[in-house]
Amino acid sequence: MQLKGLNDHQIQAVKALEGAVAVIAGAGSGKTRTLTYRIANMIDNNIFPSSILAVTFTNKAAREMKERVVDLIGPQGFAPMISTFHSFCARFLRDEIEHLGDTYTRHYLILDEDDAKQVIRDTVKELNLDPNRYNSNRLKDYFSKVKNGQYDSLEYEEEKVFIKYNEYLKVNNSMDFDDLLNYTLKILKENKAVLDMFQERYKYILVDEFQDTNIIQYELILLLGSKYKNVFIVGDPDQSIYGFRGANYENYTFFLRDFKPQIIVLDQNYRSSMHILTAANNLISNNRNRKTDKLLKSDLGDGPLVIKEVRESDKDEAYFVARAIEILVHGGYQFKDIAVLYRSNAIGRIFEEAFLRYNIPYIIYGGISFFSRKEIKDMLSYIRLALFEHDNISLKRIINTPRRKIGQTTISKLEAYAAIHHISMYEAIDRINIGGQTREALQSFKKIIQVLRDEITQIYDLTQVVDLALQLTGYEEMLRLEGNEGKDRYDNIQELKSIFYNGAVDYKGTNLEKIEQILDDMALKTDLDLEDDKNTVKVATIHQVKGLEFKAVFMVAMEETVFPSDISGSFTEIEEERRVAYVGVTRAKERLILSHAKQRFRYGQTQYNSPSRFIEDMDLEKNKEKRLVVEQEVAPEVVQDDIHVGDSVLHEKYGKGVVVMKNDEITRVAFSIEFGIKLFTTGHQALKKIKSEN
Ligand SMILES: Nc1ncnc2c1ncn2[C@@H]1O[C@H](COP(=O)(O)OP(=O)(O)OP(=O)(O)O)[C@@H](O)[C@H]1O
Ligand SMILES: [Mg+2]
Repeated sequence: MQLKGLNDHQIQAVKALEGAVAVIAGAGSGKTRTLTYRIANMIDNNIFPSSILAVTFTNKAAREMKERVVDLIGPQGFAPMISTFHSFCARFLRDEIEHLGDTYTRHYLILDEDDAKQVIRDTVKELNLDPNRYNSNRLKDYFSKVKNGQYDSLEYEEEKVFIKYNEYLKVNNSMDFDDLLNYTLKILKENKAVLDMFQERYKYILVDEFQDTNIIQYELILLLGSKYKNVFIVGDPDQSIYGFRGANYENYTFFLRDFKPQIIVLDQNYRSSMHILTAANNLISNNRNRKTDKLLKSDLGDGPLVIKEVRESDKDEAYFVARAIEILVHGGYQFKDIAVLYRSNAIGRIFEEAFLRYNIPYIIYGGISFFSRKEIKDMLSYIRLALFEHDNISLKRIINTPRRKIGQTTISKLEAYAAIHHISMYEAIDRINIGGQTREALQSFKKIIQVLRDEITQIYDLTQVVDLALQLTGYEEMLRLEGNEGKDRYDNIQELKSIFYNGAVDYKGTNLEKIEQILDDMALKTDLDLEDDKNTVKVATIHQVKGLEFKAVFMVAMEETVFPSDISGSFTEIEEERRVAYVGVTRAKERLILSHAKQRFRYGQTQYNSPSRFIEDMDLEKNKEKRLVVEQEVAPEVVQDDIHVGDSVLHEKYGKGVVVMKNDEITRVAFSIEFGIKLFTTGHQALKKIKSEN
């Protein structure tokens, strides 16, 4: 294989086929690229492709890596197992779960965060505890910490909830995300034969973003890799940002001890121009607790200066960003080249409002995720129940959606009956003693599920699963009666089809086997995996975009109490926040714009925050180009249709407007006060010129 596009150190890492290797290097130095090339090069050197296991942090990263390997060496690149820790474990458990010797079966259900919290809420209620005091968000977080070894004690009542929660999961053949890792580890630890088999299967292991592995994940790597010791890790201690979830930088020390790796350092940054890197270097040099004090350097030239912008209010800031994005786009950027990043989820909302006004296409991560929308979960619950009738959690979701006159009392009775007789709620429908109309309602529900199952096993085209679940269940009819909102929800459900379509291509086996894999994937997915190809601005927390890069990055709400967050007080916490900021800064390739507002509406009141200390840490003293982005309008250029600046136009929804600016790409139209100014791509069908009379 040609190793073009790699420097000497990278080549050294790529060529080290056997033995343990640690690549420790700063942001944008090509760690992920090196790891990807290494997989390709291994296969090129006749290492058996399916003996390679590569773990990454997000599904998106895994998919990109797969595509890259296939680009490099062709279809053989599909064979290695490239996935997240969670997907790997989910798959492992489908085959090996019987070794738990527990009640679990291979058709166990993966509960996402929302489902898990719902179970916690139900449990709190059942135990007659105060739901405010025993808040499900907080408890979920605690339970997670207990499960991944960060906490070892809970207070008395919490412990009771914890025990009951886990019992419920077990009885219902279901697991939360932490269980996936823990049970995998348990099986590998307790079953020599299984461990042997997997050590033989995956002789080569590669791990991206090693700095964010937690102790359980490290133990997995250790177990699987300890026989052949062909473990290749890449990481950057300065980007370790999951300490709050138990990611433990000590893992690196353990890795040195356990694997005695060859250490390769990369010091050339290929992502960012020099002004951005200087800001990043300055920023991180304020952390005292660092493993190295490496500086990033780049050959990409100085590039534009880093911009620092202050606005009166959070709203002004959002509008500043919207205008600046318009201008970048006029200047040749695409929306997808741009990211708006912040420290915590709640900040995103206000940008949404501004972007809607400015017609800026965006996708916001961490809002209501596509996969946690009610209509999506309902559809998936129908499909799951049709496949696995013992799935009580799915059954409870949809037994009365659309309404079938099956009330809460009936559902509780069913649940109790099922629990006492150790059968599923679905089976309980036939056996429980309920009369009259309710009995009929239950029977016709059961009939729906049966028909759905029969149909699913027979269809040829898996995307039909979605139509079947919509039509047979009365769900489509229900949405139709909901008017506009129903239409949106219907459209969301249609999006599911592409997922089933892709799954049908990716997986082998019977319909049922394929669908089960698809459902697993979906349970582990986030929005990041979804709107990939669309030309949209990404609006996200910094945590959500690690490993990614964008031409232009806005870091917004750079204010004390927001970033660093007011819940981080200790020295180590502040240093972790600074690493988060460092990850943000180093996502930018060409432009970095930092902004903050003097006033911000937060927690139901107006706050007055001073600029984040991290701005000062970046030492942007020499920066005089503050207003550059906003003021540098690009002059109107060639015209592609007969609409000109000053013309009146008509739009179906916004009514009459006047063209106020136009260039090759963008036509900007002022409509009535109600709608304001909107952007269109030049030549857009929706704009009709109103012919002037003279
Ligand atoms: N030798 C090289 N020549 C040219 N471009 C390179 C080289 N190595 C990496 N790149 C490019 O530099 C950018 C950063 O690479 P990559 O994402 O692999 O870095 P990283 O170290 O994984 O960053 P992070 O720490 O943010 O995960 C990518 O666009 C990549 O294609
Ligand atoms: Mg990377």
